[in-house]
Amino acid sequence: MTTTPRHFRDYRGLPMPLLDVAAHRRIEVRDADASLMRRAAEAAAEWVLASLGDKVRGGSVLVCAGPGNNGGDALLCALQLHRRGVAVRAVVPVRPGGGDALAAFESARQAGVPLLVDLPDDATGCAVAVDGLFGIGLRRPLGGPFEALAAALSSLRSPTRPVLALDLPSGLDADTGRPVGGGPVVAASATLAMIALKPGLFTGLGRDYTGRVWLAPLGLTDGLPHSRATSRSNAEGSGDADAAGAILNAPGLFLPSLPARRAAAHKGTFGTVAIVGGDTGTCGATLLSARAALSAGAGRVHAVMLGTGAPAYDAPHPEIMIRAADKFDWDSADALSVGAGMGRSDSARAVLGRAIETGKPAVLDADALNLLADDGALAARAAAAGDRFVLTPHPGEAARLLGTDTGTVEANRPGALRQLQQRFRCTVVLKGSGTLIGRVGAPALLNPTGNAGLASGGTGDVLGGLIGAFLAQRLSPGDAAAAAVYWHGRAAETLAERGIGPAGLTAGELAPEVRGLMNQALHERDGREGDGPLVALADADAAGSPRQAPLY
Ligand SMILES: NC(=O)C1=CN([C@@H]2O[C@H](COP(=O)(O)OP(=O)(O)OC[C@H]3O[C@@H](n4cnc5c(N)ncnc54)[C@H](O)[C@@H]3O)[C@@H](O)[C@H]2O)[C@@H](O)CC1
Ligand SMILES: [K+]
Repeated sequence: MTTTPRHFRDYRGLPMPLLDVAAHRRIEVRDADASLMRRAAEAAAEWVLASLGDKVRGGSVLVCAGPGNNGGDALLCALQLHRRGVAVRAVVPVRPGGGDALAAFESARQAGVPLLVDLPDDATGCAVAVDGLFGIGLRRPLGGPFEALAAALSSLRSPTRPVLALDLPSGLDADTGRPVGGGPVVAASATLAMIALKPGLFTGLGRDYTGRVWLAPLGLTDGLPHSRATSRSNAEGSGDADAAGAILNAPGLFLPSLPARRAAAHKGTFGTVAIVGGDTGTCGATLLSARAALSAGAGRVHAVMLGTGAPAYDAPHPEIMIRAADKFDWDSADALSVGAGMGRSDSARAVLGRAIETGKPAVLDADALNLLADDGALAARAAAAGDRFVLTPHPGEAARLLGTDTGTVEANRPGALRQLQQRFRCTVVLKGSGTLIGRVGAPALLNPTGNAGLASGGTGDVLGGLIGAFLAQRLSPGDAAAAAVYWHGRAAETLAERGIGPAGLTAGELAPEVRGLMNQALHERDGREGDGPLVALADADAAGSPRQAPLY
């Protein structure tokens, strides 16, 4: 289904608030009444009807309902479909214990919706399946009949038979994107989030289970896209904005800070970035990063090499100025990106110390992070240097920085991000599926762009170069990280749409794609060069209309 049904909001590209379970519970306590479940069911039924399309009369729908309110949503959805003449059956292995869910069960039963205890033998004959087993109330791994139903729902998913998860795929932790208790999770083709989006739909393993995510605000949350103003402070704003533990990263948050490309600009206008790394044998990473910085619009790019064996110049990009670290004039740079291919030698440690001392905004990536993990004194100096750094650990680097293991970081990515920020007091980008960006004095961002094409060598070096280029263009560390992460992921998506990935996407292909996306966004913001004023000439054409011509 590609069109947006009536009750849904198409939030893509908007900075939507992401509400954790506690925030959802607060909204429920404040606003819940029986009509809420009916509205959730209406939205779900609308989705199912839209995806049935012209199969409304012929196709059957299989709904799986759990014992709580998620099951209640599913049962009222079944009831609404039944009333509209759709052949629908509901599998209810455990009768709801009470409240709205029990009332929904009774309504469905009395209306004659076929209610089954087990999955029917002909389940594969359905046109659409609905996962209403559990939502945000799941406390322990799916077991018994629910485990079997989750497996059955996952196996029903196919390109021609959608499985719709209500609120979230059953078994997924709404806050962390991990399977609850390490148990099974329904693999859905689409997820209809009720009231608000949840962080777990976009981070951790979430994206592997949700399929496309839709939002039905149910008239409760304004579903508010986060404004740039409210995103600046946790304390300001109102309603959903206050409740947001994180915000979905979107161009509206960072685009206003990008410098305009005015006619009178010169190369100094867009800053100088130094990409620092290049140990003997690993200069490629540094060049990859430097090329990305060029594509992201930095005015000048230095590649600063610690080791030997660097080429005199980068043949495809002779614009990059290659420098030896011991001769580099640190004052010539406005921003630094430190770590790509840098190694962990004593001279690398000394160069990192020097970079920290410069007082310049800097990305600390790759080996710079490993050096910080190894050297507590250096880490303390970085932490004391204020909020001008952007740390970009992948989960393994984050684990080393926190003295833990990768599994622990992945089990609670938002928690790991908070710990890193408490320790280093600066912007932190925790990479992975659903990259998290912890900003100073503003809610964290969760990035919705990207795909498996980014899971290859060098993509992190490209990201470091992009962030460095945006810092050189005087974006704040938070905005620089948000812009780079968003377009880096979006580039992987647009390349994949043209068949350049996800398989075989090379890191170097990302940078020109980011350039295209960025220029498109700047054109939309500022108008296109050549969109100059029109002037009406005094004479008229043969038909008597005044002729118009560009001013120049
Ligand atoms: N409360 C409300 O006002 C609304 C709730 N909504 C729906 O209700 C959901 C939340 O409802 P609930 O809080 O009832 O939670 P769930 O429906 O997610 O399930 C909780 C129920 O399952 C039981 N349970 C938990 N883990 C279990 C396990 N592993 N095996 C067996 N039983 C288990 C709990 O004891 C509880 O009875 C949301 O995700 C959403 O789908 C929406 O309809 C919007 C309105
Ligand atoms: K569900």
